[in-house]
Amino acid sequence: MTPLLLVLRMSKYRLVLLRHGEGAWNKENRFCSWVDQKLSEEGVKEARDCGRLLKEQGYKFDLVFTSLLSRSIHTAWLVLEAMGQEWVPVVKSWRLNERHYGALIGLNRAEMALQHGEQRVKLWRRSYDITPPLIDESHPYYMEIYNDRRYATCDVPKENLPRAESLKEVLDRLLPYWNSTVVPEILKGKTILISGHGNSCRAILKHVEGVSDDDIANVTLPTGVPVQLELDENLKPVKPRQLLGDQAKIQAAIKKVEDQGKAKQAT
Ligand SMILES: O=C(OP(=O)(O)O)[C@H](O)COP(=O)(O)O
Repeated sequence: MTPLLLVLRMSKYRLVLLRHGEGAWNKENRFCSWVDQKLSEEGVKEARDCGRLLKEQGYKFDLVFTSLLSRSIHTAWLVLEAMGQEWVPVVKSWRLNERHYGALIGLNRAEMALQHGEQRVKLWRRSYDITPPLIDESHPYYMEIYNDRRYATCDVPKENLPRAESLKEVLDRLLPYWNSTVVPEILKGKTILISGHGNSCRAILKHVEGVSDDDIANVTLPTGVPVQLELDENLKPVKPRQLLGDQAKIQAAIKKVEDQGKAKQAT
């Protein structure tokens, strides 16, 4: 068998995961999570650039999945527009929402690091099974989140929606959707874009790549950078994930996200 045929046989499906473009609270270094902040100007640009890059790479999407949060939906729209593929169906689910950061929602990461220490903030942000403190009715964003009409459309009653999640708990709520809805479409041979969030995409990576509980702490995704996965017929990766784009810029963007947890007085 020629090497080319070998590659063709092994890499059967391509899937793109994308953390949405920069949102207003990414810029302000606040835990955003289930608060429906919009894309910043920079985030709009990142999403358009991402669409142009995917077009250059020859991508033709058949289906796009998003969360119920505007920043993931707008990113999908902007990507498809930049590719001239606006007609492609977009399917939305709360199960692709960002991780629920509980009582940390709205707080500034650098200030939290000053108060609680950088190590504690790193554990809250990147550990696999530590759940942040739960949100309750006294939280300034509680009503805004749970009174939102979109959460009356979910496949679980509103009372059963999360009040805070570890990455493990994100995977627990995401996996049934992945298996019942996303996987069958991949297996039909559809080229799929998942326009999600930092931690919903990390949960998918953990599952698909079999990343260990410890190693997932070292996976950080920058905004607006497509992650290309090439999978075999059993949906196992045939090569390491590829973050598409200028590699020096991507490394700098990853460092910037990691540094958001360094102790600093908010300005
Ligand atoms: O809303 C968030 O992620 P998102 O910008 O991917 O939607 C989280 O606040 C990300 O925070 P983290 O990078 O500290 O996990």
